[in-house]
Amino acid sequence: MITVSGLRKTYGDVVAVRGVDLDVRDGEVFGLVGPNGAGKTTTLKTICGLVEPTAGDVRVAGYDATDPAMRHHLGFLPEESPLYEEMTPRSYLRFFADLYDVPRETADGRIAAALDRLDLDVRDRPVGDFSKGMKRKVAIARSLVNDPDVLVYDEPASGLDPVTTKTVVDFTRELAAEGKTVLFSAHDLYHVEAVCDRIAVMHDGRVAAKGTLDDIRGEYGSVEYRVALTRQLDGAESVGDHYELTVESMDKVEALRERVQGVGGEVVDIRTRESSLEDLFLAITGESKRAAEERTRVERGEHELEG
Ligand SMILES: Nc1ncnc2c1ncn2[C@@H]1O[C@H](COP(=O)(O)OP(=O)(O)OP(=O)(O)O)[C@@H](O)[C@H]1O
Repeated sequence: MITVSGLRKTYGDVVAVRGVDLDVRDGEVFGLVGPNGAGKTTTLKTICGLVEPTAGDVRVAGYDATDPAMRHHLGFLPEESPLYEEMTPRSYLRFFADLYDVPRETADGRIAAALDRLDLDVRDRPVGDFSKGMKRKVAIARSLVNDPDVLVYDEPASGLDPVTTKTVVDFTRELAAEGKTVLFSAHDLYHVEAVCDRIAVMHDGRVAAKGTLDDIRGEYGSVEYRVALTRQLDGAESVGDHYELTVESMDKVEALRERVQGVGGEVVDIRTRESSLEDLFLAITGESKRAAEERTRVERGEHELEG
């Protein structure tokens, strides 16, 4: 549904995106995560046809992203969504539906359905009086007035309270279940973990890792084993009536078992702990940062000098 190949975008001397490839499939929720300045917003805006690529190819729903006909298949939620403050949600959303030539009756049905599902009851007061969460809901409803196949949401849940965040995150999942393709960027990794089929981790204008969370865990993650023992061993922590130690492999668990049996004890419990998305994110961006530093050194010719 969305394919991005060799995307590069520069602003003068600033390289915002330096060679990104993405492939977002029909009906999936795809998360773009990465630290500030990684190039997420630039990538999303290029996909929406709002920023022209310096190089590379971007296709959405079978159209080149710069083709105006593509807009009919797309709903975009920008990171900051300034609304017309004096308009009510209903008049504001009707205004956008008119821009897409959606017949009034169809538009009113879609607007009411979206606001119902987002739990926004206040529809006839000026948007300027609304809280941040209510405004975000209106902006999300706006992304749906043309009934698009593809939704591109830039930080949809950032800065919202937990209840509104949950509404927005659950709604995103429902949209995908109804067959829409959702690409979104996020800082809060917990939401990404809860809602995404696949993710791409961006760093320094590149995709540093991509796949399902399980794929990424397999590549960058680690498992730790927390072992409970009946006898004290060097380094073990006393916990209630037993002792605990953390090791990084099953071989080490077996070595502990032999040691504790040697002093007349036994292993009574083993619990595993997988890397959280937070751990993975730090591992990936740390590795990507080292690779970027290495590239810079090579570009500066330090590599040859050292050799
Ligand atoms: N219009 C612009 N002019 C100049 N530089 C820009 C412009 N837009 C983005 N950049 C730069 O490109 C880089 C990538 O920015 P981008 O906004 O795409 O990152 P991001 O991952 O979305 O970050 P954030 O999470 O902070 O929004 C940054 O260094 C940014 O300063």
